[in-house]
Amino acid sequence: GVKWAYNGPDGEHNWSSSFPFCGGAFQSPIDFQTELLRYDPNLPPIQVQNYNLSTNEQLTLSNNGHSVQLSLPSHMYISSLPHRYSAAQLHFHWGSSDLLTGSEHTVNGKRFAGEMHIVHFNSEKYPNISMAVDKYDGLAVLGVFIEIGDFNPAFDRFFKFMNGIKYRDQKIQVPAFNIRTLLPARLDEYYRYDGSLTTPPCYPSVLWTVFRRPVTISRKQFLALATALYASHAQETATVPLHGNYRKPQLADNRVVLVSFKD
Ligand SMILES: NS(=O)(=O)c1c(F)c(F)c(S(=O)(=O)CCO)c(N[C@H]2CCc3ccccc32)c1F
Ligand SMILES: [Zn+2]
Repeated sequence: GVKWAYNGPDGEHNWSSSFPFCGGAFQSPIDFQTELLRYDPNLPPIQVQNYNLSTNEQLTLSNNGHSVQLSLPSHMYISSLPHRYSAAQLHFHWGSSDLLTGSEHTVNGKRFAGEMHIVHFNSEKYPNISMAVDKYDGLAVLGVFIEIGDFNPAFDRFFKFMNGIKYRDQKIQVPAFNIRTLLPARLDEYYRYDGSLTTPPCYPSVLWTVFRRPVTISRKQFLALATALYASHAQETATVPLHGNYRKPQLADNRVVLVSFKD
């Protein structure tokens, strides 16, 4: 497809010339400003099913040039939304080795070290994610803020393999594990709003759920993520480091962000 980047001439300010939705409404990410938030007592805790994958399953870990992504089987799903949303993949956004702030969503302007997204598609209405990706009720993404702190053994279940996918379009098989261990303990406190893919083609097709509580990974783990990967192919002489892969906050316009927590 048409190439795009996070910096330079193909950077986010020019995405809309090749991808018109990127200049449209309902764009993500946004800044969760206190005055935009509205408490909704009817927002139920997020419930996920079949996240505890067996270790004799294998997942594809790949570098797609924009992020590191882990493929997920569609028998994993979210059961607490209006439709069943089956998992497709998870990926990350991060800063760089000297700029330890690379989350996409922000809270009153605070940017976290990174952000993980678990992308799901409405499997009640669409047969696969490619058919769902541009539909208004097509996708549901779970967002998890990442902070620097204690070492996180769950992330090491695949961080330790990243040297096998240093370059764009490289992929390897890794043993599956319990994906629930990547999520924060509390799935009852989250931000909820209607938004979009944060990368081209920026379709306004995402029901966003961003958990209030971050997870932590150690500085060493974060630096591994922020310095291990390249956006360029292995045979290219000019290497392009893969970092700072986060879109800046978009206009909320008159969107309300619902929150499942009171204070
Ligand atoms: N932040 S985000 O959650 O909006 C988001 C990404 F940030 C991102 F990088 C990707 S991607 O597939 O890794 C690369 C560009 O599509 C996707 N991938 C989605 C979008 C299109 C598509 C099609 C098939 C499988 C996954 C995806 C994504 F939904
Ligand atoms: Zn993402």
